[in-house]
Amino acid sequence: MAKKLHYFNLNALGESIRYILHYTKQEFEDIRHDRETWPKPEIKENLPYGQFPLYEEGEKVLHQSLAIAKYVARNTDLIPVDPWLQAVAESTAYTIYDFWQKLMAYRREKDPEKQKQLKKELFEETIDFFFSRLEKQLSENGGYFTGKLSWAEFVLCGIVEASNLILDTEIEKKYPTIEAVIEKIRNLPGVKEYIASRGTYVLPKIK
Ligand SMILES: N[C@@H](CCC(=O)N[C@@H](CS)C(=O)NCC(=O)O)C(=O)O
Repeated sequence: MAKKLHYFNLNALGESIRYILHYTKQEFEDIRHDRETWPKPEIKENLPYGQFPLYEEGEKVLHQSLAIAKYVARNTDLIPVDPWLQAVAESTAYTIYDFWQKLMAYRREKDPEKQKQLKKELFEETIDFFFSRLEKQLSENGGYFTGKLSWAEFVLCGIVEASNLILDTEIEKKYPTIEAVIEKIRNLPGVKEYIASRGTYVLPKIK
């Protein structure tokens, strides 16, 4: 069945899905929409909730990036066998997205003074709040959130890369276990070749 992933030509919420699809050697059409010319009403109005990413399999469509990431990881070793560990992987992915929401609040803030304050909070509190805990979870479980590589580490990698682009930083540098697992994902077969072939991402303007 034909698989298609629609997202912007950007890392953010789509890249972990692309990484999982490449690592698990699933053929898919990587459809990239232009963020700079978005919104295109003729496309947006036909999306279930007006947003990307959107995943198609034959006639079926799925939205919500975490649901898509988990779905494309099914039937692979990226889903823990143990139901408890499946839930731990999922709760970790939601936690990583809690951080992303805080980052988005900063990115979308239109008032320059408020945005400056939000950036200060991110660098002085929020980043360390989340990433020191994620680091601890990884280091207590052999370098992975659930004891072995799962889809949650792919979500981490996608969000860290996108956050670095937004904040012009390298969050992982202060967290050695996070840095190691990101490096591991970036060098996985399929992912490594994809990264080498993709272009460089440029941060779109906020409208
Ligand atoms: N909770 C959704 C959020 C999706 C979302 O925020 N998509 C953004 C891009 S990252 C989007 O499509 N923005 C364009 C718009 O809203 O028109 C998910 O995880 O998939």
